[in-house]
Amino acid sequence: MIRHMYRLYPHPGLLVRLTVLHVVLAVLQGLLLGSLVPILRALLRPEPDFATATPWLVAGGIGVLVYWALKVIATPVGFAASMHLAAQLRHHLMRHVATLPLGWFTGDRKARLSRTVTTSAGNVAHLAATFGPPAITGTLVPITVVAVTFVVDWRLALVFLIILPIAFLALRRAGRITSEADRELEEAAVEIAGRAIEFGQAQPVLRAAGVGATGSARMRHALDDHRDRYLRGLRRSLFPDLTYTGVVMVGFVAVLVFGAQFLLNGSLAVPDTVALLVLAVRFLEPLGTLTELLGTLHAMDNAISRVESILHTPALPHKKNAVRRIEEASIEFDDVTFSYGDTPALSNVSFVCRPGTTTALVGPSGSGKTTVTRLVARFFDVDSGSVRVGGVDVRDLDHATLLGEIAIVFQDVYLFDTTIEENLRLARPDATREELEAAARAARLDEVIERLPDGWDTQVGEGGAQLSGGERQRVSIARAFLKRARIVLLDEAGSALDPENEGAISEAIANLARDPERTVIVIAHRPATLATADFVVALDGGRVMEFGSPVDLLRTGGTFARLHNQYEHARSWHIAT
Ligand SMILES: Nc1ncnc2c1ncn2[C@@H]1O[C@H](COP(=O)(O)OP(=O)(O)OP(=O)(O)O)[C@@H](O)[C@H]1O
Repeated sequence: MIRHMYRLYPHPGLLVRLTVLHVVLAVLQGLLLGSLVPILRALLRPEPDFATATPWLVAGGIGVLVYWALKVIATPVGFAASMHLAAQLRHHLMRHVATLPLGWFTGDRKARLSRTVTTSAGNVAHLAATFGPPAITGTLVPITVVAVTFVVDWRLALVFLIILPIAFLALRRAGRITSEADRELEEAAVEIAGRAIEFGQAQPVLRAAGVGATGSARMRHALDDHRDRYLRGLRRSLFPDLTYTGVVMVGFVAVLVFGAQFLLNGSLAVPDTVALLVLAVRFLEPLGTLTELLGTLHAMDNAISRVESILHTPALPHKKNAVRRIEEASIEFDDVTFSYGDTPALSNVSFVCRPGTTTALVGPSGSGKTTVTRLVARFFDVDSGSVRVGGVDVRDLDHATLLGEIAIVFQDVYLFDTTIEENLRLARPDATREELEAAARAARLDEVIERLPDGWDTQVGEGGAQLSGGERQRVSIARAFLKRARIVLLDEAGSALDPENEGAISEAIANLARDPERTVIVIAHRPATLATADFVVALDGGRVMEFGSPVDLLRTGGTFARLHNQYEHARSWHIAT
């Protein structure tokens, strides 16, 4: 565990100093107790021998002073170290997470990441600095006491030596059970975190069903499961904990019985007996505290495993001599096959998108449209075949270069809780006012900004809540203009937009496509977008069923013509008033 903990920290120097400090404290404590023996031998006699006792008393006094001085500085040093180590670990984690493939960030993993960065990283650092030291003391003091006892009376040292492994065996068993219980509890806590996020997001649906406060069965189930696992863990660890405490108590009684026996038969002097009893107390007391620490130490071990499991997630493979520039922004799928684990998503997909063109992806739900856009941005690597951008396999392209070329406009755009201007500037922090305004005009965002009370300085709220879905998409399209992205991957809003937003977004997409250097791929849900696309890729079951211009495909009357008719049909519906 200690080795694992050290490996987590890029700069473990602080941890090394802290550990050394506590090792010194533990050994010093054992030796100070040992110095009682010559002192008591010299003083507990009819005529005390002060000449022999004085050097030991002086050495013991200095030792006590040093011990307390170190003890006093150890506490603040421990807390400061805990803060530094937590910050160091969190930075380390975030740096690593930033290198993971974007496809890694599923809902469950985001919940796990959030708990690991906040709770687990904090615990690992806090425990290392505050619970590690008593654990060192609890182990090293009894070992030092045994060594000192050997010098005084080998028979009682043997009694200690017999107790020690039995106590550690009992402790290990209790530890294993506590650790399993803690792991189960953490799984349940992650489940609660995930369900809590879901519960928040699903509030509109739950409230519409009239069950906003109590409605999530999954949430209730997660809470009940957490409680059950906690109680089960308590019940399971009760017996091993009692066994360990029993071993320590029996050990103490054994030392008393043997000590009294040796005293009565005259093989142990009174001063030695008194000193050995003090040593016995200091031998058994830290062992007793170990069981209390045990749960915490195992929680620490599990927290270390959780941090490690994220740190060991392989980063996106990165080539040393990766290509850092592409001439043009063409996109080519060459016999691409891809699965999410066991779920096949794309099979032998091939098509080409040239700069200056817009390609619409159409197909029924689950046909693989989103996956195509994810593979262009290298959220995942393909199983076979190749995705090329500007003629270069995306695996050979520097990832930052690739993402620098791409703007992604999701269906549900996330905006940061700041002003519209700051949200746009994310795409290019040094953009001039003219550039910002030109991007807003091209995305038809200018008219939205004019309507807002504080114009460019309007706060958009958490996630962009002050704006409608269509308006948020316009912000995202404006970012694509500002970034001068040569590739735009756009997932048109599937749900109905009001006519104003629908018209504005169609025009914004047409504006994007006007740049002869830009390649646009749009997951199209509206006939207007399909009509303006240069090419259509019709997918079904992860395969390309048709590829060609919309006019040609309508004429051939295949998958695309069928979908187009469905879209048109859906559009002609209206609610009678
Ligand atoms: N993260 C994921 N993990 C596992 N399977 C996934 C994941 N994302 C998509 N899939 C599966 O891959 C297949 C293709 O999904 P994809 O999202 O690409 O389809 P789509 O055409 O975009 O669907 P929709 O129009 O409903 O968004 C589906 O069977 C889907 O269930």
